[in-house]
Amino acid sequence: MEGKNNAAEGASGGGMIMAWLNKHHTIYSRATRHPFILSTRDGTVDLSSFKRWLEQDYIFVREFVPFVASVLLKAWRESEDGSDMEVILSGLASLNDEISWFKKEALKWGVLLSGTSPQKANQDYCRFLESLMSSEISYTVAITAFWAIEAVYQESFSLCLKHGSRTPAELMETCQRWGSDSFGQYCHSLQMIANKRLEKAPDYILGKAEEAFLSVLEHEIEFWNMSNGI
Ligand SMILES: Cc1ncc(CO)c(N)n1
Repeated sequence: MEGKNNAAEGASGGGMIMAWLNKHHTIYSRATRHPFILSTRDGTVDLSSFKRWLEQDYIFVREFVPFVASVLLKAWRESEDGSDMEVILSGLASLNDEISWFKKEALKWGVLLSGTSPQKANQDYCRFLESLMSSEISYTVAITAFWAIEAVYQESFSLCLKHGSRTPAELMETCQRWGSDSFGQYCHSLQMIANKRLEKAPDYILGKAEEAFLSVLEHEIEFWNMSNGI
């Protein structure tokens, strides 16, 4: 049970997620400091890349809605802590406003959202989301993936808001949407819920949750690559 003890020891200093962020810092950095984000921060991002990201992320967010609803359902079924549901419900509710924001932003850039189709990295990511919606997937695994998906965007776009960044003014609203402190608070709430579940999880669930965390990071990297036309 050496592995369990090590993981448990890692968990004591800030939760299992902190231990995984340390253990997987390289891939986490590739997901949260991608060239697409660094070029946005440096003001050198190619606007055609940004427009491709906008169009594809709109498709992703529409697929994200039923995924978040499935996490809410799992929370209702498996969590005795009613406050979990309220945090997840607030996340679900914000997606309503998010979809309206995408439509407005697309108009601003002359991006036609209707009639666009998901590129391969997006299709793969949405298929992964659908796999997590299965009733076979535990609430603990689903909430860990949900936290990871939101946290990658929060870390990424907050880079573009830091002092000294040269983010173009016309991209600031996008960066504030996910990079803001309030979105950061929301991500922290999700992280607390996930840690609470992981502390009590048996080894096989811990393994599946860690795999889901790593899959999210891989899909996020491919999504940024797709946005950059790679
Ligand atoms: C691809 C992707 N990952 C995460 C988020 C955050 O919700 C998003 N909008 N799109």
